[in-house]
Amino acid sequence: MAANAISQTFRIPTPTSLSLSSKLPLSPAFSVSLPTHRRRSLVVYVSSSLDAKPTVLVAEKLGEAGLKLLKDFANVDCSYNLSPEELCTKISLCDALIVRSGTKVSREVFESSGGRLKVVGRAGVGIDNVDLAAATEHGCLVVNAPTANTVAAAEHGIALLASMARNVAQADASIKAGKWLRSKYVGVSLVGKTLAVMGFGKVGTEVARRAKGLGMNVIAHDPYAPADRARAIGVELVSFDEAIATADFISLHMPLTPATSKMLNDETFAKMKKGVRIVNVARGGVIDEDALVRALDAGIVAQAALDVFTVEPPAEDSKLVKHELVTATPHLGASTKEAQEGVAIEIAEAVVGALKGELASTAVNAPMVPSEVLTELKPFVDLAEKLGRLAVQLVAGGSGVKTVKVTYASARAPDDLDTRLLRAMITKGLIEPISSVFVNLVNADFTAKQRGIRITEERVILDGSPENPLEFIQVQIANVESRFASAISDSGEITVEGRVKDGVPHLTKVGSFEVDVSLEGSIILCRQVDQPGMIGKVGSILGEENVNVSFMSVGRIAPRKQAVMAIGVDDQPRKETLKRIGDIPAVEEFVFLKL
Ligand SMILES: NC(=O)c1ccc[n+]([C@@H]2O[C@H](COP(=O)([O-])OP(=O)(O)OC[C@H]3O[C@@H](n4cnc5c(N)ncnc54)[C@H](O)[C@@H]3O)[C@@H](O)[C@H]2O)c1
Ligand SMILES: O=C(O)[C@H](O)COP(=O)(O)O
Repeated sequence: MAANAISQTFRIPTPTSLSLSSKLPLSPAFSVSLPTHRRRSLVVYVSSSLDAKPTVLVAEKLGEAGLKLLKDFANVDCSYNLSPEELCTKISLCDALIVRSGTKVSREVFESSGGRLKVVGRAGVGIDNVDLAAATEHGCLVVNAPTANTVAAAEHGIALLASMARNVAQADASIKAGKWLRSKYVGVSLVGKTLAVMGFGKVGTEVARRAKGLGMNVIAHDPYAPADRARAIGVELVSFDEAIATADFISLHMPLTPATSKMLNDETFAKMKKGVRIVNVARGGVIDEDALVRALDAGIVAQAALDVFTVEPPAEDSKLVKHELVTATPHLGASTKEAQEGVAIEIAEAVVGALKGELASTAVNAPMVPSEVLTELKPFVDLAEKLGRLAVQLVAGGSGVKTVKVTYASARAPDDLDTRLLRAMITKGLIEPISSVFVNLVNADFTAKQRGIRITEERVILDGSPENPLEFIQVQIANVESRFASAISDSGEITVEGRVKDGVPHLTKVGSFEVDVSLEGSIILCRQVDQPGMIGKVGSILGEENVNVSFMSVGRIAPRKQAVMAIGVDDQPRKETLKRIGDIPAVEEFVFLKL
């Protein structure tokens, strides 16, 4: 997101005292001190041992192997052919939803879920039936199964190409009607003809390979495909206009997006070679269907073979489907036994993984963070959230958090440190203590933007060993007043800084004061005039009040001058206890911060 750009880098020497375990186990649950109903995982909902099994609603038929994987982990409700209203009613009881292309997962579905729906699994590739913006706004992860039906779709594309060219469907219908029309169904040959593959992704590439095997001359148009991948299989990438003007056959393989919607229309049909033949196993919406009927009637398009339609199923009296020159199938591209078993397993694994709190490798609306990176970053993820929680609690009421600067100090090169997860967790820490929304990797940037919080990231590149991902993280909130004046650094921002020591997050700086307190339990920060006996006084008050102290550290500017004492406590002190600390004559200010 533009608001969250890395702004600058500079180099300072590495302190020698860093120790960090880079191979900590990845805990699935990532709980914060919130009431149970708001306890969330790192990424999505995780059912803890205290919670019931999650519930997965499977709204369209799914292969048995996938269902088994789901049932081993969750309660599975297979309810097919739900009306939009029935889906909205059911969804509030579900943690995950699995669909194919036949179910619209609209904004209303996310709104009706009441925050419980955490994963939508699309058992297939196209996610144009899922309102991704609404999913992201609701913190709901969307995963798909992008690979298992590629070959099936490509084979169906080739089947349509060949059967269209040889009038197989029309001839079959006529022979079944008792006719024997040999001269009517003379076809055209494929060999030596030019095929334009529009969208040179997974399916497009497989179609191209197969078409080359049939002796066709294959060109492709895809603004985002690398030319060397095309060249490697003997395909030339060309412009859109060149592709449609040169081709004898056009096969569509791009996703349906605002940019591809109706990309074949009256204007583009007019630029095509007269007598062109079109195959569509991508999405109906990439063709203006009324314009296609006109182009067929005008003889610009000789034939079309369509597996997909703008509205599915199309109207019974659809002129396009009924057109003599059209071969139609009811969205069968992915419908082979093999593909459906593969898709079911692929989506079940993705959904179960997401429910366990793992980062999905097929996430559509969240960054994909490889598991080894996640393992390495885990203690820093913890630190990031805690620094966010501390920083926001230091803001004086009514100040309004708008500008947050995060500094990551690391010996790693900027492109060797993925900070999206850390930024998301800082955002979670900043927002959750002051609102009722929950924040995760999916909706963190969106939620920050929505609340008008601008988060900028800066990298400090350290000399030294890049073995450890990070040396420290600093979170600063600008243009606010603080409940604890000493938290304002010399440069005028609320500043907290932390490091990971022996795998445990530590607060190492508050304002301009160096401290060292382990970020477990809660923290009392006290500013006092540095003098003998202060630690003892505060310690004995807490002892008398049965508050267990886990850590204590004093940061001071100079002996006998102002100092900040950071005290880690396991239990929340009573108000009276805090008042007794505040009443110690040398204490100038203090604050209690919950982690
Ligand atoms: N009929 C079926 O049952 C069936 C089965 C599988 C896939 N599909 C559909 O096929 C399409 C392709 O699937 P995939 O798995 O190959 O996806 P993919 O993401 O691997 O490939 C899509 C390609 O389209 C390209 N593209 C994007 N915008 C484009 C544009 N404006 N012009 C040209 N190319 C553009 C992308 O760069 C990408 O290379 C999707 O629409 C998918 O939903 C249909
Ligand atoms: O995008 C896809 O994966 C295909 O269109 C398959 O859709 P389906 O799962 O509804 O068959």
